[in-house]
Amino acid sequence: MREVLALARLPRTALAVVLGAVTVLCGAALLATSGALITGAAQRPSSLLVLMPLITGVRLFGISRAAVRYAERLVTHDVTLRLVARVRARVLERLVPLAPAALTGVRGGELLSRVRTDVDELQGVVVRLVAPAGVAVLAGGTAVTLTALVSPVTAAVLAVLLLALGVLVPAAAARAGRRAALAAARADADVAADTLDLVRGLADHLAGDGGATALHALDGHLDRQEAAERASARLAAVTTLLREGVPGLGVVAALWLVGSDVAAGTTSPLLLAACALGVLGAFEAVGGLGAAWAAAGGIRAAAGRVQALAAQRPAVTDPESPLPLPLGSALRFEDVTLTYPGAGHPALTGLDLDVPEGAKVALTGRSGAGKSSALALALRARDPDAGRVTLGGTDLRRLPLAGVRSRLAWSAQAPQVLGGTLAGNLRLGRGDATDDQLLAVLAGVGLGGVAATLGLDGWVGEGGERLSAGERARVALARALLSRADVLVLDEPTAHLDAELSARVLDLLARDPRAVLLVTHDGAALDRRWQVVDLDVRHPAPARG
Ligand SMILES: Nc1ncnc2c1ncn2[C@@H]1O[C@H](COP(=O)(O)OP(=O)(O)OP(=O)(O)O)[C@@H](O)[C@H]1O
Repeated sequence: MREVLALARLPRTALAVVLGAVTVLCGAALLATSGALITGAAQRPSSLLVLMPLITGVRLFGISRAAVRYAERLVTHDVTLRLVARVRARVLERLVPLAPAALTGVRGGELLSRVRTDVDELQGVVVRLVAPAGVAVLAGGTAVTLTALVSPVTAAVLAVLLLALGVLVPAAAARAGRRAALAAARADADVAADTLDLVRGLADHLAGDGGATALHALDGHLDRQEAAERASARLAAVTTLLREGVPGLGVVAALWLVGSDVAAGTTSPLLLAACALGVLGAFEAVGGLGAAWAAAGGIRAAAGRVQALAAQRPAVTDPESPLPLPLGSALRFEDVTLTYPGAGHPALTGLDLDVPEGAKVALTGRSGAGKSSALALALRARDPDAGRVTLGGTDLRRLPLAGVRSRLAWSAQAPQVLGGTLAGNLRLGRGDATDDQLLAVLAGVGLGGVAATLGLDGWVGEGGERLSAGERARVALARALLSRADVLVLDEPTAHLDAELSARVLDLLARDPRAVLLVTHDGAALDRRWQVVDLDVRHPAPARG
């Protein structure tokens, strides 16, 4: 929460609070001058010398209240929108290094909810919490100070009532509201469950005691439900009564206290009406605190959830003093072992593998043999528990992460095609690729027909849904082929393709001058140009039972 507040720029937030307080004070001043004007006009003979400044005051406060409120809304929205942008960017900055390894335990829906709903909730921190609290302190304090100039005792009463209405009533209402909501939720759940049981087992109930026991139990839950609803309604009524009644108490106190001074001849009668109505207007200062108390819990909880996610440690981090990227790009696994957190057995044990520059290496093996895990280590999505993976002879852990990933192009087992154009998806591989280059690579992977019908600027649908699974896989492959990487790391690039297309793609890859490390289940489709590494031979299946 503190971090979110730090992202809201202080000067603008302070301006929003000041403008909010001025709006409230203009409203109170409008009421006060109007009261004084009516009293002055009723006096005989009325003095124009007294009435003119009051008339001017009414006009001034009436117009400025609207103008300042407008400015306050502009500034508050500006602060909020800037805050949303900053919070979103900060959360995503923290999430990106976690992907993919440290996010595997988080369900996608939960992640989306944290990034969207929770971050949206956090945007309310200024408008729903900071601004109402600041306005209450600033406008309430000023109103009490101004009242003290007329009647210190009235000012003291006003201060106590503002505190009661701004702090005690909302805090007590929020507490009692939580209890009532919990009781109502429990009773609702019991009523729903009992009703369902009764309907489902109607025949059994009728055959037993005619349903009397079940109906008796349901009656009990219905009574509890009604009691909970009554409690909520009572609470709402009491809160409304206090919200409306406390300002009335303030007005009565002002009339009584200032009235005594007027009767004693120590205060002008004009000030009696001004003070009483000014006190009434001052209660607007704490008007936003009820909602602020109610919102505080949700905002705090959202901040906690986002914080917990952002506090996760990335599986891999940049080295403190990275070495320069090596000139060579030979990949080498040296006695590599990897065990996933919480897994019963290692995914890879003592793997030695060489992928010299330009080599074509295919990993095969049963499902779960560790093929994708080996690729994850090559891409440094994870680090090995023992042994090392080197690029051009240097341990990947000593190299800058972004540098390593710029040297390797990746196509996943379930590749992501984004909701955008065909060209946009391909240019993720190489931002400056020309249309001719895109068309050439598409033709190479057998997508010339798709390029002709859809067009480079054609919309591929949400998640590429306008393409078949095999076409999506080839878009991802084309993206990798377009990149300037030295090593292509491909997880089952031919999985969805028929034999003819598969042979064509494998031939294309075999002719590529760059090194290719791929995973396949179809070792038989590979010709002599490929070095086949069977992980089953190197890593026999763990003993069962
Ligand atoms: N994120 C993970 N957390 C825990 N265990 C994992 C994780 N990813 C993979 N594993 C486990 O590691 C082992 C190797 O998985 P991997 O995905 O590397 O196998 P694979 O050979 O690529 O399998 P497939 O051919 O089915 O894709 C499996 O036992 C798998 O259950």
